[in-house]
Amino acid sequence: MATGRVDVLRRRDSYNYSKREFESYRNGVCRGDGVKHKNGFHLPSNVRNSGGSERSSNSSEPCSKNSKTRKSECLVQLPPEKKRKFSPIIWDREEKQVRVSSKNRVVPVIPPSPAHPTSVQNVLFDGVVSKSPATVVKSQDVEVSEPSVADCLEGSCQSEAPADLSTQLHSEQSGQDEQAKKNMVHPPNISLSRWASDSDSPRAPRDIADDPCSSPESGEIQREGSWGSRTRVSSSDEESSFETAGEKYYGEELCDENMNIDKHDGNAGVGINQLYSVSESDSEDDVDLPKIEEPAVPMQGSINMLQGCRSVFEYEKLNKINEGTYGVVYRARDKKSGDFVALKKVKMDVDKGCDGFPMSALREINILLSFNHPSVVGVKEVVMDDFDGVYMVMEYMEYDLKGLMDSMKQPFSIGEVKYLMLQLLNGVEYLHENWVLHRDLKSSNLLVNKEGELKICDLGLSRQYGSPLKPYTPLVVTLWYRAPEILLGTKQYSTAIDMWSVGCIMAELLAKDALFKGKTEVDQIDKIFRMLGTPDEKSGLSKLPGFKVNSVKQQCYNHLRKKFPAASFTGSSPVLSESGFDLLKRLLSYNPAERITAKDALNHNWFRESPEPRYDFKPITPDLHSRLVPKQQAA
Ligand SMILES: Nc1ncnc2c1ncn2[C@@H]1O[C@H](COP(=O)(O)OP(=O)(O)OP(=O)(O)O)[C@@H](O)[C@H]1O
Repeated sequence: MATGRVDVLRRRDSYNYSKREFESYRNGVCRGDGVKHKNGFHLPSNVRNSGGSERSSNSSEPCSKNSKTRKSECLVQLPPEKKRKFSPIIWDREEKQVRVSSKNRVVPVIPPSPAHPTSVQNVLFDGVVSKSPATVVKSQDVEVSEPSVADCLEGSCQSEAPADLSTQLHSEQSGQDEQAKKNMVHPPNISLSRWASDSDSPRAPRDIADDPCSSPESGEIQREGSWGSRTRVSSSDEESSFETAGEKYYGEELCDENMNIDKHDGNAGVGINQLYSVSESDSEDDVDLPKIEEPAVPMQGSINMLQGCRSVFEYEKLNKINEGTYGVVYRARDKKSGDFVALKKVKMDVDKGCDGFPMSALREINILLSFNHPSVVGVKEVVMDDFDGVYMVMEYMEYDLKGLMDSMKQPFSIGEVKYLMLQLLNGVEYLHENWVLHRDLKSSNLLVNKEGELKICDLGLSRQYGSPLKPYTPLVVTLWYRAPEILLGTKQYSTAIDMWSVGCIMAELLAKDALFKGKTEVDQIDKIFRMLGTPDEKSGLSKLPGFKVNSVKQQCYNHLRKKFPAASFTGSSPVLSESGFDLLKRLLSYNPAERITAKDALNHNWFRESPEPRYDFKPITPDLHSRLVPKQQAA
């Protein structure tokens, strides 16, 4: 049907958008030739009159695959893509650990990279020791126990790095090594990270037996209704240290120091990870990863370390929103601006020893601070309370998709699903373009605000990927959304695992119910096979260790089509057109190599056929609001 059709195909570098941006377009901001669509899409003139017939809705090929000429016809002018704020951090490494001071805190020492010795220098000396005399923090307060940084550099401690690299680094840095020993950073007023060697798997059990953490620094001590404050020695910006329980803290001073480092490197915004020397280079990954544009100046959303870490007291706590595995999320108000924010308090007692900062939180903070996309939740800053509790200050989103669906009587309309899917795919495409796998996409990790904007949250399990693929942990992705290759034991996976989750989410949006609700991994794979059929040889799954020949035999995708029929007279099943079903099938393709990418999915015909995406979707319902805001606080 030609009327009301919206061509959502867009130029590769210009399809990141939000409805707000659509609206600014709607209000007259548009570029290029052609006609501006009422919903903000700018349709090239050669497309607007093409009608639906020439590109029939039966054509399930994504535009980009149809033909080159067709592709050029499909271009839509949209707002400029928002760029990632700075280079990604690479986490995939083994870290050495150095115990510092009597508190048994552990500082990671990152093996040098052969590819970028200079960057190794920066990593080591940015994160572990200060760079200049101006940033030295009272070295006499720090006692380095064995093995020391220098020992590791000399290869006398156990090291993952080849000996020659250590030697190379040592010869290049010999002068600085001595300085390094002297200038060891004092532990900041948040616990230093315990970088377990199996850093890939935040949810995997960790062996902490050899980490006799004795210091109760969890930051979980918190009085109900407060931010966990204790007597503040100083509330002024000038005073940068305070004493508690016989120990001296240099929180703000340290923040300042690390902010300095950020400023030097143009890596503003990674305050926490700089403190912990988050690995900036990787001997393998660096070779393969693309060079990503570095900004000349600190970007929006970064922490200005010269101002120090702000306190959580800048915010008024309103109510607890939710609690996940890795954090408790509160709704709060910025005392100065009056803006609502969400504060995610990092749980200090998961996926780590007892004294460290969780790897999952580091990853999440690092990625979210560096990312800037309308479909990825924005982190404004990181703040702390007086008990070393660390909070991510995020933009406040009224709903999560799961909660929203639970409270709805009817499933979303097709137009609403399209709009939500477009936003989801845009966010996923942005993550993948920036070499990040989310690894935990599910409806409860998709937030929606009252404007109907969808944003991906919870990047605690996300990680950067490179090429060639490395073995990763299989303990990722919540069971219901987990790709079959992971369930069957593959250790090398890539962006396709997120696309499988997107397929599960699309089905859930259509049916208002999760697609595969397995109770165990075996049950999950069984449910998938029953619905989609038994994978054949070509899928590649049959070679995986978990695949059993006696797995249930089903014909491919028949049951899925029954669940999402092209027409329904009873209204009991969600109706899905040929084109929509094609997209769903491609998202749920068994073969990861054949599974549709986010980029191609964005170009799928389903988004162009009627009904058009509901850009005016707004999920405000009184019952939802009262459910999310407890009565006493709403009053
Ligand atoms: N910015 C936000 N605005 C409003 N609510 C939020 C926000 N971020 C998170 N939430 C709510 O808190 C819940 C938990 O957040 P999040 O998923 O980040 O925590 P987690 O501990 O990593 O969870 P999980 O157990 O899923 O890993 C979300 O499902 C959502 O309901």
